[in-house]
Amino acid sequence: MTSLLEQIQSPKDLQALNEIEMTMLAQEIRHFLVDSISKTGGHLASNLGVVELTLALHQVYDTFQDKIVWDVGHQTYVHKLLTGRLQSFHTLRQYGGMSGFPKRHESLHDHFNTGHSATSISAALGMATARDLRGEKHQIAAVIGDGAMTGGMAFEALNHAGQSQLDLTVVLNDNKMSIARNVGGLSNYLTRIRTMPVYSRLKEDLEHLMDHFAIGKSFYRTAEKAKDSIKYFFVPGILFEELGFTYIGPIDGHQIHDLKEAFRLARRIGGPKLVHVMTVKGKGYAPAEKFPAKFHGIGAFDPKTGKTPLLTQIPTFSQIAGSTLESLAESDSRVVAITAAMPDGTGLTNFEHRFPHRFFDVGIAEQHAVTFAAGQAAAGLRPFFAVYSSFLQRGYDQLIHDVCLQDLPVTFLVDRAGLVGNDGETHHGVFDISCLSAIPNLTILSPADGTELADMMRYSLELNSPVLIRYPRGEAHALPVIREPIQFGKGSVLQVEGNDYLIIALGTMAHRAMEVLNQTAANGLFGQVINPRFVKPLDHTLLLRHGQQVRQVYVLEENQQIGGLGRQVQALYQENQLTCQVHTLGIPDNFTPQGDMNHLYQHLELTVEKLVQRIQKDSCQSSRQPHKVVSMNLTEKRSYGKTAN
Ligand SMILES: Cc1ncc(C[n+]2csc(CCOP(=O)(O)OP(=O)(O)O)c2C)c(N)n1
Ligand SMILES: CC(=O)[C@@H](O)[C@H](O)COP(=O)(O)O
Ligand SMILES: [Mg+2]
Repeated sequence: MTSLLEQIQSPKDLQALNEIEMTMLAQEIRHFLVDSISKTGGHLASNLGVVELTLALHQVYDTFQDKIVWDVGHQTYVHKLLTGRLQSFHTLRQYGGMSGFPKRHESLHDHFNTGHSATSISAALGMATARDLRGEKHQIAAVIGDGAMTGGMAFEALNHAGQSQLDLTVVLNDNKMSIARNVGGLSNYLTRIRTMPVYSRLKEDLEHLMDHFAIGKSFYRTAEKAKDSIKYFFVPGILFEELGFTYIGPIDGHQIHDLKEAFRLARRIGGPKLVHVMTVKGKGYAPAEKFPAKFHGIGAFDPKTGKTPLLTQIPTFSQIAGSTLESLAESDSRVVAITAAMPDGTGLTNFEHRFPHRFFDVGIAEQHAVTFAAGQAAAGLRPFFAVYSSFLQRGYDQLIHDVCLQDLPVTFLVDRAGLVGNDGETHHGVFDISCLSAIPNLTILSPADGTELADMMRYSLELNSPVLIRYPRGEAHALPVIREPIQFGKGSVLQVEGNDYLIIALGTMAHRAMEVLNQTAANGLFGQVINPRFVKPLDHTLLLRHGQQVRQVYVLEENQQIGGLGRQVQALYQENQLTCQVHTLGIPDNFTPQGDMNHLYQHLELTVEKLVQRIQKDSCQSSRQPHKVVSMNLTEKRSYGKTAN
């Protein structure tokens, strides 16, 4: 017998289901999600929490016409199942497979691509203006979590939407969780609303009245106004009401009937409305309900127990960043740590336990975090802001205007720099070098392994200016080399076997480069490998000295080629009239898709095998041409990166 889920080919098929069948379908979906994600990995807990919410949305809104914008989009698996993607679900987040986020090219029911937080209300409001200007008639809803609601953009959009009075529904999915426990005044406010049953009823009475008389919002507002000023203290959602929204809620987000009632009401009322829905993250799967942060984004696991395979003993870069910061905080009372809602991902959880007063989770508010750090630095602290590369994009102007222009000593621990794998193009951290290299006063470093990361973090305290250290997702394998201490603007020569070619390998690309060196040596081709350590300032002396010895130079980096390290090396060699050919082996001018790292390196032709082939081919070609060695003036001027007194 086919399951109910298998019978749903399109959201239209939901209309035939009664409430009991809908409840059965919810159960089937939960089983399916746990089973399927236990194999592929993915964002399990958030999706388990929105099963009924998504079912109710698809029964009330017709996404062939109406538009739903999902904030972040990590919670759209149920939506995907209901919109014809059951069969491809096993390819979730895989190379060439279904995305873990909404994608307009994937389905006509995905109305806006997301991945980063707090964009949904802005996008939905934009759509509402388009609808009205084009004379169209459809509903638009933004579904945003309480975590995403801590992002500044969400407030900017609420502010605009409230004033515009355009017809728009914001569904606030409140589960008291971001990835970690949600933080902030708004989160506290939402919790207070949850605990106001008497006044919720008062509000329900008003809604009932309105329903009964089938009259509009103006009556509803007048009725509300008739209540005396006590309402300012007691009517739930007054904050949103005062911004110009009609507040509906709080609604039990696991009761399909109640949800549908609320959405139907929202459809009928004009103007902006906010439906406040309370859900449980991980709902229906005990391990995920108990550990929602662990099951927020998880790899393969045992569905019976919720246990994940034992991890290797190799620490990740994030763990090393966290433990190094703890040791720096022990010896320097000025050191403080900041996260924008990513304490686990950036390795700061233990720091929080050990130094609760020196740890700041600001919510999903990267731009605020950057200026907040600037304020701390201006007032004598030494803040370390640990942030994923792609999320730091949110704080670009703040980095220039608030940190670097004032030359303030903030250290940015830029995690997930480079390709991140299955999250795909919204999350690859491949723009930071291109975006940030142009900013004066900023020193940019990239460690090849965990020891170098710790050294660089310690070193950043010696500088009295902004420092950014970029490192990738995952394990920090040790590079078996003799260590030199970090010196300002100095790279390090990892190996010289001959003059056939030079690889300048940024960060962990050094491992790959060393392997390439070994393999080409076995075929009689002998090269050199440099770890530049500093992207800014670049070690011109070292790079020129080695560049003039070879015909071919390969710059390996996990960053876009445009504006990347490779282009800087190219310019340096050109300015100094070196005759070597520079190959910039970064990421071409495309968005890199999702997939496991092996597939992605193959996609970008950055596997050891491909690199070896390429070097051998170039060598054959260039050996036919004479090689000129050019003499040059190696004087450099640097004025930033001043040492602290
Ligand atoms: C700009 C940005 N910063 C950080 C993140 C990482 N992130 C993804 S989901 C999430 C928590 C979202 O919480 P919420 O919106 O409440 O959704 P829930 O997972 O609770 O359903 C965070 C911090 C992100 N996607 N975008
Ligand atoms: C949806 C989102 O933005 C995060 O949950 C992200 O997927 C976390 O990535 P990591 O697994 O690299 O921490
Ligand atoms: Mg939440």
